[in-house]
Amino acid sequence: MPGDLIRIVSRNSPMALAQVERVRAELAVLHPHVRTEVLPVTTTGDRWMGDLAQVEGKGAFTKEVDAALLRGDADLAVHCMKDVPGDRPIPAGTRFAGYLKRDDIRDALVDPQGRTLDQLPRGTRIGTSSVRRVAQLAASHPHLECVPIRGNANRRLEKMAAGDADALILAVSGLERIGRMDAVSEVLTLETMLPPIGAGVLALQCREDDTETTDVVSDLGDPATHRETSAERMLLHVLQGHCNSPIAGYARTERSGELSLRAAVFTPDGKTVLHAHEWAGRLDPATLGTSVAVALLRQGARELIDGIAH
Ligand SMILES: NCc1[nH]cc(CCC(=O)O)c1CC(=O)O
Repeated sequence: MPGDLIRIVSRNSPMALAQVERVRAELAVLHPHVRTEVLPVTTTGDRWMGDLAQVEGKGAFTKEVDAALLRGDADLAVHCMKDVPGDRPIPAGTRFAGYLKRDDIRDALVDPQGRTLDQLPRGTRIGTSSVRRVAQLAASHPHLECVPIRGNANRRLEKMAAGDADALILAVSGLERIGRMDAVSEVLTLETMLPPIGAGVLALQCREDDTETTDVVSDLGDPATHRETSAERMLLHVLQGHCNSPIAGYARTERSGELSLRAAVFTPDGKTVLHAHEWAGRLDPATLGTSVAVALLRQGARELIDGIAH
């Protein structure tokens, strides 16, 4: 690869393309001589509108992007960390060169009538296919009904407008990226809706042997986001969470600089919630992730995770 051109591969959804624009803008500041090209690809996850578990789970959003990187059609892949499978290693021959500074990690309610979650009447149909969101809504608002909805965020907003759902739960960061914060009726607290592992984190993935691109893009990496992501990903790895796992959790860099990791595992009906929260102290981020995962396993997390078909 000539050192002055970086070809970036990404999903072709409006959200993914906005993510690439952020990478290009940050690169333009730090490395103004580097030119970029964008290679948008459609993934299985974008095409398939059924249950994700039937198309190899979350890898459905990353497989084609990874393949283009490994083939050498592109030099850099930009992934939502939340969509990168946690129960298997990242594709051999690739590595993460860095993680951009984390965006908002919270979920939001999108209600066309502008109500909050507490104001929604019994039977309101909330469009979400996420077991994590379904379980937490069942726990806090059992009188609401969740209906499956798939497609990228723009498509979900269209489907809601067409009557497929009365309201949606979507990530704040995603809505910011597609310029639709106007649709948000309530940003949910972390108490109501604990975010998924990797929420709001964009990962920069390179070929392992491409030290040139790795060196350039690693300058975009944010150290605090890296620590938080390391802790969260190790938690997911130890729990062997799959695409259909009701696992939530987030690591936070406290004002003291110390890392803390909070996580929960649910049954889909929200009736059982396992919870753990630990501070790193002298532990490195990955060991903190392991420790919190073990704390959840001691409470029976394995049975909850394996109890769900995937
Ligand atoms: N499942 C799709 C997806 N992957 C990442 C985000 C949000 C952005 C992020 O957390 O990086 C979204 C949309 C959503 O869940 O509302």
